[in-house]
Amino acid sequence: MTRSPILSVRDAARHYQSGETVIRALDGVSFDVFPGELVGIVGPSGSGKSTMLLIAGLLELPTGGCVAFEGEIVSRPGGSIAGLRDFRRRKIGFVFQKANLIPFLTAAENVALVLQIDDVPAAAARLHAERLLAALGLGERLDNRPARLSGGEQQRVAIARALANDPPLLLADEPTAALDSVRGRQVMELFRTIADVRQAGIVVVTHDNRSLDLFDRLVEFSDGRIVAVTDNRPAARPASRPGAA
Ligand SMILES: Nc1ncnc2c1ncn2[C@@H]1O[C@H](COP(=O)(O)OP(=O)(O)OP(=O)(O)O)[C@@H](O)[C@H]1O
Repeated sequence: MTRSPILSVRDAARHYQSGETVIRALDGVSFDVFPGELVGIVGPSGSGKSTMLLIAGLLELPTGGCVAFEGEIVSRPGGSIAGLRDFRRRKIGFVFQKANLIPFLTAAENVALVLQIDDVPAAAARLHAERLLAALGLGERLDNRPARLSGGEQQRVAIARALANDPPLLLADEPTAALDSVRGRQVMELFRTIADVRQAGIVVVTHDNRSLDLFDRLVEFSDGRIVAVTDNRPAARPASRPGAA
């Protein structure tokens, strides 16, 4: 691949001091994410996957190494997390295990809110939210509040919200953990389509090995380190891809 990476994590470490002991949650991790790539982070509980997402997502600073976006180092030890807030909002969309939608807002309002916070006028934000939700198969659910949506639908609204300002990088921490296998598969196929169509780089931490075929690359963690990287590009995947998002 000749394009340059969206995200480069270089020799990143995150050590926590716990009394006399140092917990090496992340211990010298390097990898890149390119536009259009869907990268899976796998590994046993406690291996550092969530910590890696916090560091890559600029929610925590590394205690060693650095994180670069589009070739520019943005996060390193001693930096300022507060100073990264605006950059993070523009460049990274987050999806978590729970959709965490605002319960008294409709699906469209939940998505539009992100844009309005970014000073997009209400009518334009609403239109963009409607289009995005329709593209994610929720055109009939625009005015439903979260309680009237299934878990899979709620998660799709959360994905729409994460995509609303078109970030080049999407980070997801176990986004299918609360879903049954059919809905979990649908959500993972949606990530695949978003990577293909929008050319976003997507990193998904997952314990769900039923959708591993959709990933371009699987990065396996153990004890805060990368112990294996499996290239899983198209030849290994079924030829048919889901439709456009
Ligand atoms: N804030 C913290 N303070 C101290 N130790 C921490 C902190 N955050 C994480 N750890 C430790 O770092 C290690 C890695 O944790 P992390 O949550 O990144 O693992 P994980 O692979 O995401 O696990 P799981 O699959 O269970 O979510 C664990 O031993 C954890 O207890």
